[in-house]
Amino acid sequence: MTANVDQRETPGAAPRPAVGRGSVRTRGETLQVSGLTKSFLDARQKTRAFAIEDISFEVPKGSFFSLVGPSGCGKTTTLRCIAGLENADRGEVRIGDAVVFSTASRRNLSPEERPIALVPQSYGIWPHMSVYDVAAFPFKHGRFRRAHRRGNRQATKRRVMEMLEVVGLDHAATRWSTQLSGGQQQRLALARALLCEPDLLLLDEPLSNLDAKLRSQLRTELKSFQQDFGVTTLYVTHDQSEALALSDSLAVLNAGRVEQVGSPKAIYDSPRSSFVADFLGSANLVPGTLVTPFGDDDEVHVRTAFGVVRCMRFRGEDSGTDGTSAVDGNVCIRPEDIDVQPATTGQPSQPNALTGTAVSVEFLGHMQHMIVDLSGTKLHAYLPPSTACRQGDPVIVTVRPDRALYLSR
Ligand SMILES: Nc1ncnc2c1ncn2[C@@H]1O[C@H](COP(=O)(O)OP(=O)(O)OP(=O)(O)O)[C@@H](O)[C@H]1O
Repeated sequence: MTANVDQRETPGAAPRPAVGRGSVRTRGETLQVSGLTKSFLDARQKTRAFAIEDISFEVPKGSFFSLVGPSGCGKTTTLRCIAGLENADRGEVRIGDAVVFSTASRRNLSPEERPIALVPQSYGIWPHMSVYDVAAFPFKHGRFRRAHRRGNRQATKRRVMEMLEVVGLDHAATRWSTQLSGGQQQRLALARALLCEPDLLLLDEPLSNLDAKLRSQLRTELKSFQQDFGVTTLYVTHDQSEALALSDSLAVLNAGRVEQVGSPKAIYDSPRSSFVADFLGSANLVPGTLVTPFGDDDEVHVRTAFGVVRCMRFRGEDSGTDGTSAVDGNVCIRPEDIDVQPATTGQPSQPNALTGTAVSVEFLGHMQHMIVDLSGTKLHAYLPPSTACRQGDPVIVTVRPDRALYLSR
């Protein structure tokens, strides 16, 4: 895909022109999705299966929101229902003050009538057109068609060329679109979408066809375009690091349902369930049984295979409810929240200090990745490069009670 990578795609290349709005204006409106449900007929079993069920979330005006989750959890179906490419069975979609879909009021605007631009996974770049013609497509075939026909060709040309300059493709305007590299095609698709001046930009895994290096560079560019144009953006990805890096807020989907909504930091620090903890970032999930609540209400005692651990119950920013009240759950410990020191004489006295063995030590330059064995349970720890433990050493492992979380399985 990226054989023709040009200078602009090389980290450290000559600076690009400053991104500017030019004459393109996007308003950016709030998106509200309520109770969206969609089932498909399983032809073989002759039954209907839910692709998404009761999906609700809000994307504030001008913000970047991601739908993230494993393959088949319903991300694309949600996006297509919002775009009007699928008819939901139930629910409502509102963009700003406009209801574009509602089963209650029997309203269902066609995709063309919705103030939306969609960049699909394949970019939707047509091979028989020049780069300029692809970017100018909304003016010839979209909502701006009449203005274009009224003799506004000079203004149209100026806007298209300004946008191509913003995405670094003005020099390639006369080339065939197929002569562009993968990264350039992605930028062209984005330019065409922004020229629609949408209230809502929908992006369906737009970086997934690119190699890792280019993906990371383009995600930074994508975020800066989004901020510069102030367009409300809904981004679909199965890549948790992309969702964490780009989003103002995100929804984690699991089997067609919203598992948790919040800012990347809030969800990372306080996952509601073991699924969310495991999907976003790395987590040690240690099976345990609730013993008794300890001290203040938020702290509990959990019996695990390596002893009793003091940890917190889940307290989300969006509700005061516990992640679980079940007796059997998991203790979630992020690898960076574990401290490992060489074992010294005597038993450690701090809470959650346990003796174990370093079974694997990898030096990664900026950190050490260590696996420690605690009575048969293996925990992953990310430690400062200076940590002085070698493979086979006896160690003391410490986890602060406020950095361990008791979650549903
Ligand atoms: N047209 C369809 N007919 C039947 N089932 C469908 C159809 N579209 C989606 N599904 C089913 O709905 C569920 C959700 O699919 P969807 O494509 O929304 O998931 P996704 O999270 O976007 O997955 P991926 O990351 O793999 O693209 C899946 O079980 C899928 O098989």
